[in-house]
Amino acid sequence: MKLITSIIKPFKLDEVREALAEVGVTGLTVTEVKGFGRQKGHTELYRGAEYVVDFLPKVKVEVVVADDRVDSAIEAITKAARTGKIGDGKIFVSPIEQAIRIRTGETNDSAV
Ligand SMILES: Nc1ncnc2c1ncn2[C@@H]1O[C@H](COP(=O)(O)OP(=O)(O)OP(=O)(O)O)[C@@H](O)[C@H]1O
Repeated sequence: MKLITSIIKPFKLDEVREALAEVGVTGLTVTEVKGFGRQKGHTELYRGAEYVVDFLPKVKVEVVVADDRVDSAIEAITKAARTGKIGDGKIFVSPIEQAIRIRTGETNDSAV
């Protein structure tokens, strides 16, 4: 299993959620975060307003998937989140050692 952590533009959240659902993802966690990338010191459009970049509002999407779903999930996120403009975000992939569904006790691939 892998944890796919995506930092995306907030207005892309619905599209990313739908794209992930289409490739079989049944659960994810979303957090409102702030951050900056290489565009620091430049400006970025956010909801029609131009910001001098300090920390910009972003959304962090965390999804744990079985290894054989990693590529399709990354492709879905990339396609849905891309605008082609600066600040589209990043995807980080890291290993997950165990997953447990609390209600049933199912583990690992069966639990995600
Ligand atoms: N190295 C990093 N570590 C942790 N978070 C990061 C890192 N780089 C970017 N982020 C997070 O991702 C968000 C979006 O990054 P962003 O798309 O601006 O990166 P970038 O490398 O400048 O790409 P671009 O050239 O497309 O703007 C940032 O606001 C920050 O929250």
